[in-house]
Amino acid sequence: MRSSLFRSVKTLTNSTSSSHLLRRGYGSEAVPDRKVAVLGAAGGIGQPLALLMKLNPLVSNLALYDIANTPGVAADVSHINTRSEVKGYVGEDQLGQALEGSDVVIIPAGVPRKPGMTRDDLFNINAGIVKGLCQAISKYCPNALVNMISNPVNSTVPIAAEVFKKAGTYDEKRLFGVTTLDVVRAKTFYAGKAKVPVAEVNVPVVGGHAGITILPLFSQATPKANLSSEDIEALTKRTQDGGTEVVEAKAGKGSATLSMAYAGAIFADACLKGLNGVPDVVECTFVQSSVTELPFFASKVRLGKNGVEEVFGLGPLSEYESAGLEKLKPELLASIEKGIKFANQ
Ligand SMILES: NC(=O)C1=CN([C@@H]2O[C@H](COP(=O)(O)OP(=O)(O)OC[C@H]3O[C@@H](n4cnc5c(N)ncnc54)[C@H](O)[C@@H]3O)[C@@H](O)[C@H]2O)C=CC1
Ligand SMILES: O=C([O-])CC(=O)C(=O)O
Repeated sequence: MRSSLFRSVKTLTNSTSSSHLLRRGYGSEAVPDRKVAVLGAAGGIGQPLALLMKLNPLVSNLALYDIANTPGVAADVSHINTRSEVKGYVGEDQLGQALEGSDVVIIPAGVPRKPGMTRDDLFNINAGIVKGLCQAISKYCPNALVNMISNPVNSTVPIAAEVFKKAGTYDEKRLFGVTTLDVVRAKTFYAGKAKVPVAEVNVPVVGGHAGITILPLFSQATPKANLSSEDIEALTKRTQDGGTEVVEAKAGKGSATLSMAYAGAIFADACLKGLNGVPDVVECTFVQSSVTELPFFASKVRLGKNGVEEVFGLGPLSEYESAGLEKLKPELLASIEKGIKFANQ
């Protein structure tokens, strides 16, 4: 996606008759209108994500919702001369309008970590925020693809599923925990260590999105490199602790926002491409799954016109990865069950 995003941005900036080109999007075919809503759009992730979605020619309408400050963000982003029409919505009274007609809803609403906290420490605040937003989604845009960024993803996705089940709108093909940042990090760290061009790197990352539940499969990384087991362990640990690395560097001023916005934009773009019928769109994401005995699990997923088209298995694992997989299961299951229990209280 990275190359196509920048190809399209280049197309936009080089174009003099931009409206015609913009409607044509990535290829030579006209692209359908697509509405994307960002909930939490005035936040650290929300603002750069709003910018990146404004640059995406697959988007025709961009709804920016938050409990505060969205009028300014929307006014700012709306001046960018790209295809989409931008509207800001502020406060719960305007949530329905923000959501109505959305094809993709991206949720980076909620509090971020401070040093010393785990993602699970965010549960008490973010679980309620996500629950409320998902209730509104089931009412105003039950068919949208939901991209859950709010942490702890291992619990917020099961919360969303339960809310949708209660409302009778649950479709497991349309709910995604965004784990793309783990893949982005794994690719960057692997490229650095293996001394291969980062743009060519692919690394699946499976499991969940917290600590040891993040399991990068470096044995499947391409281009192949002859890394020692110490190198693989160090890369694995760095990928698992990538979020904490940023939290500590920001020293109380939040967690990853810019790299997350980039990752969120990649994943939303993949969802839009899938909806538009682009073939072979594959991303790692945390979805309802039968790949393991856990009800939700991140693995490679093919995206299509209805959301999830196919959930891929894990492929061959190294001994180190197999051990990591067994180790992560109890923690991931506990986080999933915590979410389910909360939603049904
Ligand atoms: N999935 C992932 O890989 C990642 C997830 N995150 C998570 O994303 C979330 C957001 O992080 P930041 O943007 O840095 O936080 P932030 O505090 O900068 O922004 C959050 C925004 O959510 C808004 N908000 C709060 N309650 C809301 C509600 N009921 N409806 C709509 N908006 C609401 C706030 O007003 C604020 O603008 C955190 O939970 C963080 O842990 C962060 C990085 C990576
Ligand atoms: O670490 C955090 O709290 C934010 C996050 O999920 C990440 O950066 O991967």
